[in-house]
Amino acid sequence: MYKLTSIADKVYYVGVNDRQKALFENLWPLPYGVSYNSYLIVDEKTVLIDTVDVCYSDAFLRKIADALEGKSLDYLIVNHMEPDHAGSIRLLRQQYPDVQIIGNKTTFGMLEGYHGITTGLYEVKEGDTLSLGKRQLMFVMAPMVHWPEVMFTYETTDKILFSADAFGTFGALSGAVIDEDMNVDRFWDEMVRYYANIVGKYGNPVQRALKKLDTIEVNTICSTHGPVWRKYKDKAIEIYDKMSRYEGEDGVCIIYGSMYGNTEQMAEAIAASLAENGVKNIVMHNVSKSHASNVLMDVFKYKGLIVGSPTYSNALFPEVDSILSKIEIREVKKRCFGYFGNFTWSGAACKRLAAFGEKMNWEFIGATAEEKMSLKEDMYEQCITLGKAMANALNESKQSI
Ligand SMILES: Cc1cc2nc3c(=O)[nH]c(=O)nc-3n(C[C@H](O)[C@H](O)[C@H](O)COP(=O)(O)O)c2cc1C
Repeated sequence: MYKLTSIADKVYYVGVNDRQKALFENLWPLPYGVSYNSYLIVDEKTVLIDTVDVCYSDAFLRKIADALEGKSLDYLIVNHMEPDHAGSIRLLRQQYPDVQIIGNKTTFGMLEGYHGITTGLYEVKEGDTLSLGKRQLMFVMAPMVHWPEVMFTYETTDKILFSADAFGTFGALSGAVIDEDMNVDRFWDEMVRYYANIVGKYGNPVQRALKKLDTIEVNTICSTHGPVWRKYKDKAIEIYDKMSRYEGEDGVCIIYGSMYGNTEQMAEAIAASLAENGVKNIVMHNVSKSHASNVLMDVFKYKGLIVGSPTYSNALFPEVDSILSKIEIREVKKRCFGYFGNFTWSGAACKRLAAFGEKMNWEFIGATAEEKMSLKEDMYEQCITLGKAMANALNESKQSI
């Protein structure tokens, strides 16, 4: 019944789209939905690579049965045990009791923990190969991208990399599956947002995985979320490379909290000064309104970061504190950092922001502004100086590249 997209001869896309879930991981908004990608190779042996969220197992199992055309399923490769991909394993085993499950040692501990499955396992290690008949698979371990058991599966004939969550994006697939068959424009920001929200902490493991890929020729990347990358595979790799090295683009993300508008006025003055001094990419996030998911995306995107907060109960404004903790967890590096604040009787916000920048080992741009109550002329000028200092710091960092 299903017209399945072929990635290569008898390599089928059998994934599903989720346009129902509001929040991925019950945390991150999904305005364009998300896809759970799974792939089936039909050769002398048949092999499925990853499954889908259990909520979509019915359509998923029907697609697999269609593609198999009465053949049995010999292998399931589990590249990643996170439940959005491993959720249908138990049901798949019920449908295909003889399927051998391929994974590494760490995979199998999780397989038992989540699904109680301890039999019919086929353990693989770095560089192991598996012949399917005409096609051959090779296994590449990619631990902590972004779970410990993660591995990639490489098909050697058509040079297809099944990359688990690496190179994945938010956003459901609207009809087409392969990048060359669709307009991919809106997926790039969704890739950065996915990376910043989900993978962000694990820059070093991503770099280690990318180094391994240097030695393998890849024509097509089949991730577990978003488009299959072929035409734009180099761009997808470049984005992952840049983000995992925490290389921000030329631009500034201003994050601020404000109850009564005084801190906000300072943010506006700083932004105007940045623009006046030639900075083209400026994004402003009022933390009480912008979702942390989008704020993190822009923190990963841009080299410049300016944070402003009122003093609140002798501490930072709670929502500013909350976003800073999310940035800290992701160990964001190499930012040009500025800060500003507002208070009424005893300022604490700027001290806290300064300490945060030091803890993160960021480059302080050398100017700050802290106002007592409403914004007055001298502190307005200080905001202008702060914007200029950031513009200069960005110019210097461009020259040092
Ligand atoms: C609940 C609450 C707690 C506050 N705590 C402090 C404080 O500990 N120290 C201080 O100097 N000002 C404190 N303030 C005053 C604010 O920092 C001040 O009103 C500031 O101008 C608010 O900036 P905004 O206009 O951007 O919201 C507090 C205000 C509120 C509403």
